[in-house]
Amino acid sequence: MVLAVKAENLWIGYMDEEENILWAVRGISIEVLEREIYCLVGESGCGKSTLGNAIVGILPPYSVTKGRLRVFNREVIVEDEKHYEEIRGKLVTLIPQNPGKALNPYLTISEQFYYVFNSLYELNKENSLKKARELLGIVGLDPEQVLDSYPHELSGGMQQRTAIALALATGAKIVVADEPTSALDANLRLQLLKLLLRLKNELGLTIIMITHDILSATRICDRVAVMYAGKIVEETSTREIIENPLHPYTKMLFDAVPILGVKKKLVSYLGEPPRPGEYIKGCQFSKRCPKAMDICREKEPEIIEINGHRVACWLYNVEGGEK
Ligand SMILES: Nc1ncnc2c1ncn2[C@@H]1O[C@H](COP(=O)(O)OP(=O)(O)OP(=O)(O)O)[C@@H](O)[C@H]1O
Repeated sequence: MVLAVKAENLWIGYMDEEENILWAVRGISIEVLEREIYCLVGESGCGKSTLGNAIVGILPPYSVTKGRLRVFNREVIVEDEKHYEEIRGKLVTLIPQNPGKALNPYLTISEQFYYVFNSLYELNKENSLKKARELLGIVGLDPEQVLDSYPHELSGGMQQRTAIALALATGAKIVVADEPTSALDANLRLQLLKLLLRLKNELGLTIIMITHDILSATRICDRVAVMYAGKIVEETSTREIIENPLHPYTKMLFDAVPILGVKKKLVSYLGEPPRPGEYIKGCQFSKRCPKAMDICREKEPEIIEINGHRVACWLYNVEGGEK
């Protein structure tokens, strides 16, 4: 199996004006396989986009890194050095949260395709148009309806699909989709998830999907990683996370959403995850965790693997003593 992305003890922080580093990603190790849909799920501020931006190569200049990040066979982060020259926009691309913002409001869609194709592959207008038609067709749009339009003339769903087609125009094999469904209604959300699945199958893409919505995650992803306060707290196959979630935080995410065909009382979860700079001693979830023990308030648990299911929680760690 080919690894598309490998992070080893990766730390990513932002330097503030006083030169303090606020760590948004804290010691993450993950392996994303080629042609899988891997989902990063968690509440706002847990570091999902920071990790996604590191994979795409769009961290701001004042970001600080430690550890390693590899994209296919290229080391893109080695401790505090970043090397994105060969991959940014070529091997990896981003489907952004808000397509309206990603599309240039002053150019028609065909001009935007020409810009990408010409700057990356020096295509002329005719060939660029031909390729654009193909890609728009793949994402389920009628090229004739879209090519001469400005972004504001398209519906939200059409803008999203156009943004996906433009992202694919780079020829990238890894796509980071950051909250791709957040601006869409339920029907369009489902259609978009199906489209991502189809693109993975038809174009052999590797997709890293970032979402706060655990249900969207389970709809199309092969594996799910749950993030909390800059760390992965649980990672396993989608089936396993639905049938046997281990971490109390993952259970809380599931308790808060309705599941089709299952009658249950929805529980809203209290409190908020800590922000960088507000990290507490011990497990970062301990303040909100109904199962917190003394050790949870003392020491942060390492992630351990139990039959291919990774979890960072003292309930499952022998050192913690309960199970
Ligand atoms: N460019 C930046 N400069 C400074 N701090 C940042 C920057 N981007 C993110 N952060 C901070 O890093 C932390 C993690 O943010 P990040 O956007 O990665 O989380 P997230 O889980 O994707 O949340 P959201 O869904 O709200 O985007 C937050 O506290 C955020 O304020």
